[in-house]
Amino acid sequence: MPPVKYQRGEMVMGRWPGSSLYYEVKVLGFDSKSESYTVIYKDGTELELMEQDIKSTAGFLSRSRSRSRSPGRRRSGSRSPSRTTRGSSRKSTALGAYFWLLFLPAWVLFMILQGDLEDPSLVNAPPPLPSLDSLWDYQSFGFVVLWIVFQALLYILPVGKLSEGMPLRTGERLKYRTNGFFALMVTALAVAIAVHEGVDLTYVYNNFLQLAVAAFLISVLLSCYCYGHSRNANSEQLALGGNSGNVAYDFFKGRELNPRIKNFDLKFFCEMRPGLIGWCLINFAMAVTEMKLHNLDSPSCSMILVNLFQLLYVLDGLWNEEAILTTMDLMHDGFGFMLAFGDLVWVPFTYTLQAFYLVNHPNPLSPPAAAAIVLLKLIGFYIFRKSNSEKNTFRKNPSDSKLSCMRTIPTATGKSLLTSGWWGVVRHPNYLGDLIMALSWSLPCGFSHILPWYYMIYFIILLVHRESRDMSECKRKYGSAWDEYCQTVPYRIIPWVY
Ligand SMILES: NC(=O)C1=CN([C@@H]2O[C@H](COP(=O)(O)OP(=O)(O)OC[C@H]3O[C@@H](n4cnc5c(N)ncnc54)[C@H](OP(=O)(O)O)[C@@H]3O)[C@@H](O)[C@H]2O)C=CC1
Ligand SMILES: CC(C)CCC[C@@H](C)[C@H]1CC=C2C3=C(CC[C@@]21C)[C@@]1(C)CC[C@H](O)C[C@@H]1CC3
Repeated sequence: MPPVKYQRGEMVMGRWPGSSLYYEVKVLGFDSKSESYTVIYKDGTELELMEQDIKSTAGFLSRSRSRSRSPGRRRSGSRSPSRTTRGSSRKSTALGAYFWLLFLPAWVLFMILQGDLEDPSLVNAPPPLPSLDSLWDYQSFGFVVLWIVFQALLYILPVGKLSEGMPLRTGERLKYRTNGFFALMVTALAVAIAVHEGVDLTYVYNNFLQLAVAAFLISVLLSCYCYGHSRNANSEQLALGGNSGNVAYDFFKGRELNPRIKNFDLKFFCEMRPGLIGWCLINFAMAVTEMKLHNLDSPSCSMILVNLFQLLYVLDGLWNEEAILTTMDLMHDGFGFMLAFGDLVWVPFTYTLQAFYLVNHPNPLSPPAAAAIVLLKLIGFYIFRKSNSEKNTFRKNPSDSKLSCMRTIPTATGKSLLTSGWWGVVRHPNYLGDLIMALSWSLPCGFSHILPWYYMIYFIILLVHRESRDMSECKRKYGSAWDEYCQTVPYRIIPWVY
């Protein structure tokens, strides 16, 4: 048994689980079975920490700096905190990973095939499977590669701000080129020129499945690359959740937090560029196809609303690109199949299903109905933007004069929690706004089929799951202060309902 490094009663620096921040803690004891220390924080929170999450107070600063550069850093094979605690549940997490690895691509295939049917109900029996031959198309693959390369070139252009990410466990802050809005503008110009030169965007509609398959293959290759890349990462570069030792699970969740090729950040790029901008391009292509197929002078009102609403969402995301650096995905999640597939396939090929559906299933809207839907979208957008901005401004500068009248709860980490404004209404007002917007994206498609409502259903599940994941993270981070926040703000997403 290794000797116990820190003694009972000793004051040391302990890392808050799930964060890169260290606080002074007192060692209460050591459990040789789990090889963990029980420590107590100044606010009275007691936690179990592994040795690598503890540093001696004296050498804390110098050590954290030198360790990040030391050639003798622990390799990925070393035991991580998550590894020791997950042993018993490894089998079920591996089964879960196999399930998702198979289910997610199959589900996308199913929905795209449904979209082509006259009666595209999600509760229908699966349509006949197309032949393997018809799924693969060199040209589609080439277009997807070209698209990603084009977006990558725009990303590396030295245009726009270099923003700093949140501090990593080493204390280091990575730099990100936040020029997404510029990339969208250049792309729009390039698409306009291409259309003017005779490029036929109906290709996207006619080869939707082949394009999705191409994007899927690229996401698999990318995930394999990231998995291989993570074998050379040291323990501080690994995400806490994707390092279980089970290949399927780690491949799915992603082992490395920020895989990079030089300064090119794969996770940030994939989350913000090819999929998100591709979503707008595909929507636009669906509007063009609708006009051509039905000999219209302009797209239908429903198609225009879906296009404009979702474009506004993407524009907003890219305009506020820096704010992405504080999201859960960027701060805590590894980059593996789940995010690579989510960014490159799920977003562009399922978030566009409403526009895809409308091409062959027109849904005329009366002016009052259209006006009501626009109003709903604006309400949702207002809540989403206001609440996200409140939190981002507060996190960037808690003493910002715009927030001087806000009530807050201090926490032991030094950060506070907002308890007035939107964050005093529910614990996730940004999710509330996002859900209202999702509703306004489905409404223009009417109620005849469930397919255009798929996004709404999926989004409720995603956000409820995300909310509970964030709850446990915050509980671990903020301890008793989080309990107080939950008492002050009892509802999670929808006031008086949930
Ligand atoms: N369209 C899509 O597919 C998706 C969209 N989204 C959207 O992306 C955005 C980001 O979402 P996500 O990363 O999940 O989560 P949030 O942006 O809501 O971030 C949650 C974090 O906010 C901080 N926080 C929580 N409560 C408070 C408070 N009272 N005061 C101050 N800070 C607080 C905590 O972090 P800390 O204290 O450490 O700062 C918490 O971990 C959301 O608007 C969401 O709707 C998300 C997923 C999918
Ligand atoms: C494949 C899985 C079932 C789910 C994958 C989830 C991902 C598609 C989403 C996880 C978090 C996301 C965020 C966004 C897009 C979807 C994913 C990648 C935004 C970038 C959308 C625009 C917003 O302004 C910010 C969002 C951050 C989170």
